Amino acid sequence: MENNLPVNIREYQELAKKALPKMHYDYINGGAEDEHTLRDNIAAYGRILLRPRVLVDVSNIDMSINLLGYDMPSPIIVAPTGSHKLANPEGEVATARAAAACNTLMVLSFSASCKIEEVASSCNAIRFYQLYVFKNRDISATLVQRAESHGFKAIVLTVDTPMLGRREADIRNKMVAPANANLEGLMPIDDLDTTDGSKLEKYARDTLDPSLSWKDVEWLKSITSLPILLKGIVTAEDARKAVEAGAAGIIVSNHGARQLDYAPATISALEEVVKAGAVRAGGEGPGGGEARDRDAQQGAGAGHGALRLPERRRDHPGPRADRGRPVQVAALMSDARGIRSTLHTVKDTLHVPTPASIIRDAGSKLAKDL
Ligand SMILES: Cc1cc2nc3c(=O)[nH]c(=O)nc-3n(C[C@H](O)[C@H](O)[C@H](O)COP(=O)(O)O)c2cc1C
Repeated sequence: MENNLPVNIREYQELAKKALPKMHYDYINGGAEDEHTLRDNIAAYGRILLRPRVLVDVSNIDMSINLLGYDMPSPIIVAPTGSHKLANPEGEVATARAAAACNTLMVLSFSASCKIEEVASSCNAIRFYQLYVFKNRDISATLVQRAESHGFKAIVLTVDTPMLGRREADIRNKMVAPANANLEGLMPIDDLDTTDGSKLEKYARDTLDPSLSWKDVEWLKSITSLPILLKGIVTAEDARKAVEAGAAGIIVSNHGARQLDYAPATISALEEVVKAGAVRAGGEGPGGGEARDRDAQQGAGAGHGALRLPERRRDHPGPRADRGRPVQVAALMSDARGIRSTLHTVKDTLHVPTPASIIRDAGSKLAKDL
């Protein structure tokens, strides 16, 4: 049965396009406005070439990393993406089981379709919890406390979403915000009526706190003892501020090009952030609309500690325009096999030609070669 699985992420993405309702496929694959950054997230990887060095002993390839004190066999972790039940009836529980089976880490999205408690009890994957800050701070605080008391190991504060990016496909499709299971009992979750446009956008406008600023990192520190990572940083200036604010790590990210169009491709921003001296152990690198499984390898060379699972997109104009978000498209398999196989595929691609020493020193040595 395993043999019948798609062999690369592109094939999962093709299956997803056939299987998902257009509204949901577009939601997963779309970017903001002209989708310039969406395309550049892919194209930028094409500008990074690998310099193969030969006659190096590759009999013992060790890709393991330690992230915030947690050992993992490879630098691939699962990024937070909302609403996994759009692709799989088990939702984030399936994703968490797949992450556990691959001994990797999963970041559970604030916009998850499964409850924090369900995901926590479903498996022993290392879990971080991703946070959006609501106008009603009590709601966000309650969720942080629930995550902390259910064994989540860090809070990932997404800092690039004071309001939702203008995702035109969602507006056209009148995208309905899928119910956020974790808000049950905290606020009405089904009553999100609008007459026009993206209901997701309206929901975000009603709930997200657009006044969120650096001082709120202090607020977050005051309500949790967990380490805090800031996700969505693409400039040296903000990387330095994040360090000053006491972040335990930075996630270099343009949110899969779903927020600010014409922002730099995530992989292009990485060097600047690394040079700011901010990304060290605990810092996390981009997944960033990556064009192919191998992009994990190119990213590793560009100097970061961990790779969130890349995206890929195909039916877009422009160079090698693959579309899709691998975990969610792979979640279409009826159990966690698709996600597991996707994680393995990316890992295998990273594994093949890269000597252990290069992978291990990815943060510094190989960056110079690139
Ligand atoms: C369908 C979808 C939903 C997403 N939902 C979230 C979310 O709820 N929270 C979040 O912080 N990021 C979310 N993201 C962004 C991803 O975590 C990740 O940043 C992106 O897919 C990879 O691009 P990057 O390398 O620029 O980060 C979502 C991305 C996609 C494709």
